[in-house]
Amino acid sequence: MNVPASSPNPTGSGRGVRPLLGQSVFVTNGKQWERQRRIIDPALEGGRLRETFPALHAAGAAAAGRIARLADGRPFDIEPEASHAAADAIFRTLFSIPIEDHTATAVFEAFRQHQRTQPLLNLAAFVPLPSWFPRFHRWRTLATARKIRRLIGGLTRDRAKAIEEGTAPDDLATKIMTTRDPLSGERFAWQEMVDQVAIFFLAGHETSASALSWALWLLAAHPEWQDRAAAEAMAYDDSFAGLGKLRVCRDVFREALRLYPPVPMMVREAACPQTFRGRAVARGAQIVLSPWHLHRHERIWTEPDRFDPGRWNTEDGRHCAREAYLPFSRGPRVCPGAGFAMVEGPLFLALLLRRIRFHVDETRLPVPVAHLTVRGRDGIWLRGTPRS
Ligand code: HEM
Repeated sequence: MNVPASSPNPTGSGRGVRPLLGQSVFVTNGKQWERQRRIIDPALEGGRLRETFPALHAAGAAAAGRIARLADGRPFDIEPEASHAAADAIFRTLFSIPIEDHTATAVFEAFRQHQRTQPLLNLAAFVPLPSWFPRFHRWRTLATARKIRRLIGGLTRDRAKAIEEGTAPDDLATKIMTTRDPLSGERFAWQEMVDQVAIFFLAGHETSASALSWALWLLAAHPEWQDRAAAEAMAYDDSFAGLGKLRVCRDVFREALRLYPPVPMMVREAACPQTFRGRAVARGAQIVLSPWHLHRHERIWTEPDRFDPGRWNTEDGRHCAREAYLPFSRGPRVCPGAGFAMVEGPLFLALLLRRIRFHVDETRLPVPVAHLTVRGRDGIWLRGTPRS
C-alpha cells in the first residue's frame, strides 16, 4: 500500500498547526515540499545514523538514569519520562545540546504549555475544515507558538553563524543547513530552517515518546517477553554495530508500533477524480487512512489484538508487514525519521531494561486515546524495580 505524493497532505489547512510549523515539510505540498525533502532526507539516511548514534546513546543512558531513580516499586507515569527522553534525543542529535541546556529546557517547557492551550495535540487541529469555517487561534496558542519559534530561531541563527565561521559541530542541524538541493543548488535560509526544526521537534519527540511508553507497558504486561528482551540487553555492547543483535527489542518495538501506532490516522486529499476499491473518489475528497484499524484487521493479521513480537519472524508476519503495516506511512511522503526512530526505540528499550524491571500497575490500566499521537487517557502508569 502506497500513499502517493501527488495526493496532497491537507494538514496546512488544519487550524492548529500554522502558527507553530510555518512552511515546514509537514504542511507544504507540491514543488516546495519536494525541494524540502531533497534537502532533509540525506541527513537522516542510514549511513548518517551512525554519526548520530553517540548523541542518541547519551540521551538513552540519561533517561535510564532518571527512570532508575523512580524504580522504587511505587507507581509512576511513564509518558512524561518518555517525552523527556525523546525531546532530549532530538536536542542532542539536532543541536548537540542536552535537554538540561537552558534553551532546550525552555523549548520543551514551551511545547508543553502550547499543548495545554489545546489545538495542537487534538486531532481536530489536523483535520481540514470547510473554507467557510472561521479560523482562529486562541491568543495563548499564538503566544506559545511565537515563544517556541523565537527560541528555535535563536538556536538556528547561532548555528548559521557558526557554520559561516567554520566552528559548527557535525550534527543534524549542520548537516541539514549545509546540504544543497541537488536540483537548484539552494540551501535552507535560516527562517525556513526554523520551520523544519519545529516539525522535527514535534514529529520526532511526540511519536517516539508514545511508542516507547506503549512498548514499556506491553513489556510490563508480558514478563516472559520482558525477560527475553532484558537478557539480550545485558549482552549488548553499547555500539552502533551491536544494535543488529537487539532482535527481541526491535521486534517488541515493531509490535508496539503495530498495536499502538503513534500516528493513528492520516489525511490525504484526492488530487484528481479516481476509483478506490471500487468506489468513486471525487477531486478534493478527504481520505482518512487509519493505521490503527489496518494493524488490527482480523482478515489480515493472525490474532491481531495479541501482543506477539514473534510474529515478525514468521512468513505470515513478514507478509502482513509488507501489505498492512504503516506506522511511518508509505510512499514518497513516508516519515523521513523512520530509520532514526527504529534505532532510537530498540536502543532506549535495551538501555532501560538493563537497569529496570517494569511491572503493570493493576489499579490503573491505560486507556488509549487518539490525540495528535496515541496516548493514555490518564497517562500510562507502571511500577519499576531495580534489576540486579
Ligand atoms: C516512532 C516514531 C515515529 C513515528 C511512528 C512517525 C510517524 C510518522 C508518520 C505516520 C508520518 C506521516 C504523517 C502524514 O503523512 O500525515 C510522519 C511524518 C514525518 N515525520 Fe515521523 N514518525 C516518527 C519519528 C520521527 C522522527 C524521529 C523524526 C525526525 C527526526 C520524524 C520526522 C517526520 C517529518 C519531518 C514528517 C513529515 C514528512 C512529510 O510530510 O514529508 N518522525 N511520521
